[in-house]
Amino acid sequence: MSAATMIKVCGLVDPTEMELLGATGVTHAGVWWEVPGSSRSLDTDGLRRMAVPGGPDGCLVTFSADVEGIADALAALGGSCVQLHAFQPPSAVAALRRRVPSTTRILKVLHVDRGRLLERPFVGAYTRAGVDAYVVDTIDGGRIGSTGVATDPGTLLAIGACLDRPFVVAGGVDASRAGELDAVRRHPGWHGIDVDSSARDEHGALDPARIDDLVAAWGAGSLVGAGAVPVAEPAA
Ligand SMILES: O=C(O)c1ccccc1NCC(=O)[C@H](O)[C@H](O)COP(=O)(O)O
Repeated sequence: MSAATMIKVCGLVDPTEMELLGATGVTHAGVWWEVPGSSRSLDTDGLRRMAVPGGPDGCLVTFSADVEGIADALAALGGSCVQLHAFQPPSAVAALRRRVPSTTRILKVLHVDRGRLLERPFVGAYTRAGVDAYVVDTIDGGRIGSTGVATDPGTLLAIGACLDRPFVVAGGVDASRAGELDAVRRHPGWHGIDVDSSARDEHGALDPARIDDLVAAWGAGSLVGAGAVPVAEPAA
């Protein structure tokens, strides 16, 4: 069981970025694979280069539903979790659960479009399929991922109430929002944040000062009594 708050920074492409994050309180690095059209999406050799000693845990972020491909990519990255970021169905989650080691955590992204949780009817099926935690992220027009668009606290609380696994909040999260989301952070399902835009400078490079601010605002100990319920053990 792990009750640690997840502080995940997404879209890393270079081993030096893993080293940079290793010197912060960031717990997970999102590394993209099979994200069509993205210059940050790595091939297998690129994933292998990201396995840096002392770096944060690697999290494979993908649009793919190819279970064999995901298992191979995860092995190349040496990551502890996989984030299914597209609209992969519960059957793909179940197949992945059977295929990867029981210690691998499966995160399923749930998409919020103008306040509406698109996968609401399928949450039960995803949980039964073996999701360990959800990532609640925003859609902006046709854009999925790294939108920089925030979901309001009331909507997040309503979403948290219908989830039966821990949840990570993504979409427009920055250091300044920790206070605004205080009630969400006290929800028993609270499990942390997933960030891209606000961890970067105006040129798109990871910004150590901004990352330090994020960790100080959201990291373990930043809120006494924060939720962080134990993450469910994957089914054997
Ligand atoms: O950023 C993308 O284009 C992207 C594409 C495909 C899969 C995931 C992608 N981003 C992933 C993330 O998990 C981001 O951290 C998350 O969407 C939050 O982004 P931001 O609102 O910029 O903090």
